[in-house]
Amino acid sequence: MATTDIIGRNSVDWTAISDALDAEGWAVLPRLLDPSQCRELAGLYDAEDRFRSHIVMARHGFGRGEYKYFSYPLPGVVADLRSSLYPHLAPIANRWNKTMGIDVRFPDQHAEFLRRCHQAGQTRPTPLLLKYGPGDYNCLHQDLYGDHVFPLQVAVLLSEPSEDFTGGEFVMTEQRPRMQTRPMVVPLRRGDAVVFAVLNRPVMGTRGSYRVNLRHGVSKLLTGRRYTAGVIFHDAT
Ligand SMILES: O=C(O)CCC(=O)C(=O)O
Ligand SMILES: [Fe+2]
Repeated sequence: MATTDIIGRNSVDWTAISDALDAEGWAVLPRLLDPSQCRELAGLYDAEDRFRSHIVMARHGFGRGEYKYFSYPLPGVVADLRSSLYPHLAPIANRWNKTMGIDVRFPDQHAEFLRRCHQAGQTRPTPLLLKYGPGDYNCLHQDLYGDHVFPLQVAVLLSEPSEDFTGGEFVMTEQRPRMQTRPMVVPLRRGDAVVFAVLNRPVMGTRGSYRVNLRHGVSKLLTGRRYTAGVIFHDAT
């Protein structure tokens, strides 16, 4: 996989991303969006007509803070990210599934994968905007919305750490069979995206590969406001 442009501006070294995903279960795509794109996307949060639902996390025991799922049609930048990132991630997803002995394979293009989701009744869009204020956090979780799961997802940080907010780090845990859980903190700046495993990934051991279970979340925000855009490739029931 060569270096390519995503949404026409940023070069991504997909070989390095693929290697990092294999090693850690996550990788940073630096400066995927520029500051004005970040501002514009975060600015949509109050545009009620762009969203299909609004979740107040404390009401569900998900943490503290809130998020909204976009409705179709998605904002242009979100739709572009979804369709332009997917073809680079599908080969990694297919390789992981093969290694883990999972029979499911993913098509080359996102539109084709969405057809599979929609035919199975997973028709509702999953891309979302999240908003956190002081004291807010997002409990460790996995974004599963039905039987069809694309095993990688992306989150773009839309606010600038230290300037717009403090605390509020993107964290992941990796639960390994018969071993203690590994914590990870993903360093992000505004406009950076993290691509990460939704549920499982293969890890190479001395006697072949084994499967680990991953979760992601956000540590408590201390000050300010933090916005994120989540890009999930499967749709929801
Ligand atoms: O706010 C974050 O960084 C995490 C967002 C999240 O859970 C997601 O995009 O699925
Ligand atoms: Fe999530």
